[in-house]
Order: sequence, then structure tokens, then C-alpha cells
Amino acid sequence: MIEANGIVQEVQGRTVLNGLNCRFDMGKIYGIIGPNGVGKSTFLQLLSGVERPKAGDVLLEGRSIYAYPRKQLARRMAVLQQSGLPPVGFSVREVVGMGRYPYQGWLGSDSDDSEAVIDEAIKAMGLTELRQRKMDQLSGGERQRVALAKLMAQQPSIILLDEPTTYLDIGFQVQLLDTVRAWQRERNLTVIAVLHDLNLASLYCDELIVLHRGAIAAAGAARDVLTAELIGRVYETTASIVAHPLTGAPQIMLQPSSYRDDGR
Ligand SMILES: Nc1ncnc2c1ncn2[C@@H]1O[C@H](COP(=O)(O)OP(=O)(O)OP(=O)(O)O)[C@@H](O)[C@H]1O
Repeated sequence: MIEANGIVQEVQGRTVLNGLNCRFDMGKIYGIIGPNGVGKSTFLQLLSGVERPKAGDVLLEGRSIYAYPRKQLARRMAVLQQSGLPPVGFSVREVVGMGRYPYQGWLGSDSDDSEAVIDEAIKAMGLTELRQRKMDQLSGGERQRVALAKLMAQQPSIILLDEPTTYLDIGFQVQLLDTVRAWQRERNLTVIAVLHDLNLASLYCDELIVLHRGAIAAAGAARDVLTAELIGRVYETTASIVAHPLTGAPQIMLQPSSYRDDGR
């Protein structure tokens, strides 16, 4: 379990997160949503243990995440950053192999099963044909799949994703989230993802956490959280909520502010 207790964080002298408390149970997919600039990425950074809050603590299995040695934490938790795509010049195989760094011994020696783990991650992401290709010779969608394969090779039990579908077309968005969910179910992973697309968040997340004005405005299952009232209050826009015709998950229909009841 991951617990965020009384998290306060300032960015450039401004309080962005003002006393957040929440709990992430293992084996679920969580979506962190909220308007631009509300502090979603800041919160994810704190949950990853990379940044420390001004006040409060993040506990992983009851122990402060900031007290874990780096490599030990990396064996439990992997992070897909918004701009975290690996450097150009390396091949797909090399980049996926970088996911094994938490398991390397002194002098960079690999653990015995590293080759097999890397091959499995490459296969799972459909990258076998591209394994020798250089990173700068890939499309945006392919690069994102490499980034995810690198995460897989890290064999974490918790993954943090910062806007993983940015720059992907709708086909790749669904493909990426399908892959994450299949992997999550197979390994009983805990996934915490910052997502902008509320409809995708509703379709893929077990629970949503809505940030607004430094606090948690709502948390829970999408059907309880995504209401027209909440969308109006948090995003300051009018929306109609409809049930997805197949899954029943709430889906948001946006509405132009010029719309009038007579339909013109
Ligand atoms: N390097 C920085 N310098 C100055 N201000 C920053 C910096 N990084 C973030 N901020 C500010 O901190 C606040 C929180 O930023 P953060 O990126 O966490 O928000 P977010 O909810 O993830 O935003 P978005 O939805 O636009 O990605 C914002 O108001 C942002 O302007």
C-alpha cells in the first residue's frame, strides 16, 4: 500500500498541494485527473520518491519512500515520465536493457535472467522486428512502446505514468492502455497514472482522484466521481455525462458555450 499523508508542496514559492491525504491499494489502476497546472505531475513526482514534499510523507508498505535506497525502490516502482523517452543513438534493445539497471551488481554485471526478461518485454510490446532500430528512427507511438518495454524489463510491482497517451493518436492511446491493463492484470500491478482524457480515465481506471485548488475534490469509482456538477466546478465547463454503450462507464460529452436549447 502507498499512503500520502498531509502532503504540502510549493513550486516557486506558491503552495500547489495543500495537505493531500490518500491511499493507493495494491493491484488497482488509479487515475489522477484535474485541470492544467493543478499539480498532478508534482504529486506523481512526490509519490515516486524523486522529490520530497515541504511537509507530509509518502509511505510505501509503512516506510517512508524517501528512506528507500534508490536501487531497492527501483525494483519495486518504475516511472514513465512525460518527457522520459530514452536518448537517441541507442537501439531499441539497448534502451529496453536500461530497465535492468536496478538488478545490476557491482561493475554493471547483469543478473542471470536479464536477457530473458529483456526479450520478453520486447516481445510483449511487439518490438521484435524493431529491436536493432535506433531510437531516432521510430515513430512517436513506437517510442512510447519502447519506453513501456523498458519499464516492463524493470519488473516493478508499481508503475507511475505521467500522461502516457500524450502525442498518441486514438488507436495508439487505446493500444497503450490495453497493454498496461493486460500487464497490470497478469502481474497484479498497482498503476497510478496522470491522465488528461477523462473518458479514457473512466474506461481504464478502478479509481479516480480529482485534484482541484491544492486539494482532493473527489475520489472513488468513475461512476461516482464524474458528474456534471464536478466537471462544472473543477473544469469550469458544461458537460453532459452519458453511459458508455458497451461498458456503462461514464463518458463526457462537451458542450460549446454558444449552444442554445433551440439547437442553433
Ligand atoms: N519548473 C517550474 N517552474 C515554475 N513553475 C513550475 C515548474 N514546474 C511546475 N510549475 C508550476 O507548478 C504548478 C503545478 O505544475 P504541475 O506540472 O504539477 O501541474 P499539472 O497538473 O501536472 O499540469 P498539466 O496538466 O498542465 O500538465 C503549475 O502551476 C506550474 O505552473
